[in-house]
Amino acid sequence: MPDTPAKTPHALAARLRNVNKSFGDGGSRLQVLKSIDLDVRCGDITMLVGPSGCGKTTLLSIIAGTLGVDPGSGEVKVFDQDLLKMSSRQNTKFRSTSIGFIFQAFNLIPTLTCTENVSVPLLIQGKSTRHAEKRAREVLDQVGLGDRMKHRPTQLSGGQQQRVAIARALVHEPRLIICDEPTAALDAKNGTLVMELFEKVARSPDRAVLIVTHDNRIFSHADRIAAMDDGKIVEVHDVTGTNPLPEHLRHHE
Ligand SMILES: Nc1ncnc2c1ncn2[C@@H]1O[C@H](COP(=O)(O)OP(=O)(O)OP(=O)(O)O)[C@@H](O)[C@H]1O
Repeated sequence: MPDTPAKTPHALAARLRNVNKSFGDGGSRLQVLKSIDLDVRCGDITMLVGPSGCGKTTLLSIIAGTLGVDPGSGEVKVFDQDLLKMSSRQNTKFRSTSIGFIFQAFNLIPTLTCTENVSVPLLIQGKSTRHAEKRAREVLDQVGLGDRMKHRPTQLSGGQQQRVAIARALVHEPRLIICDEPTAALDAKNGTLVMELFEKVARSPDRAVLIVTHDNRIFSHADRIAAMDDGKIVEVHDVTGTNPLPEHLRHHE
């Protein structure tokens, strides 16, 4: 009898082991992450849920390489690169090519137009303004802002600003998209549009999307849901046709 072929394991976009993070010193020291182990698989949309203040944004920032960890933590690997062993210069370069980060505060540059804001990651990579702005216009079109290219952030609604931030995170086709509440300011139609764009990204075997969300309208787009509480990962649920999302995970609003 031939052996059953082993199922190909997913490549990992991120692998965290024994990650601890505290803020403050002495009596005011607060341990926010407590021995976190987490695998973020390529090809998946992974959602991170949990009550306010449980450490979700802190964890995203560590994976994005914008926040360090406590000494003695295990590892933070993104596409097999150990962020804890990189110099700050290597870290900045790695982030600018491999990671697209959508913050809760959109961090758009108020003096630049939408097209210019979205071009920034490509300009940082040394692409010409002409190339960068052409690509920026394509992505703005995909997020439904084809008629707002020359507007500045202050001339846009919160939901439109959020979509500009999403376009900026997608424009350089990073392999890992990390988003903090990407659909919070979006109506159902634009929320679906954005999730469909994320699905296109995540359906590639070497790319992944990691989302913190309270928005249970988008849970149906998840392949995997990791639930956090009080600085720990308390449950990881793989969503499949035969293993749908359990009721208790649907209520993270
Ligand atoms: N720079 C900081 N200095 C001190 N404490 C911080 C800092 N950043 C976060 N914290 C604390 O860490 C804890 C976790 O914050 P975090 O933003 O990661 O939570 P969260 O799960 O993302 O919350 P929410 O869902 O409300 O956005 C909170 O108690 C917060 O006050």
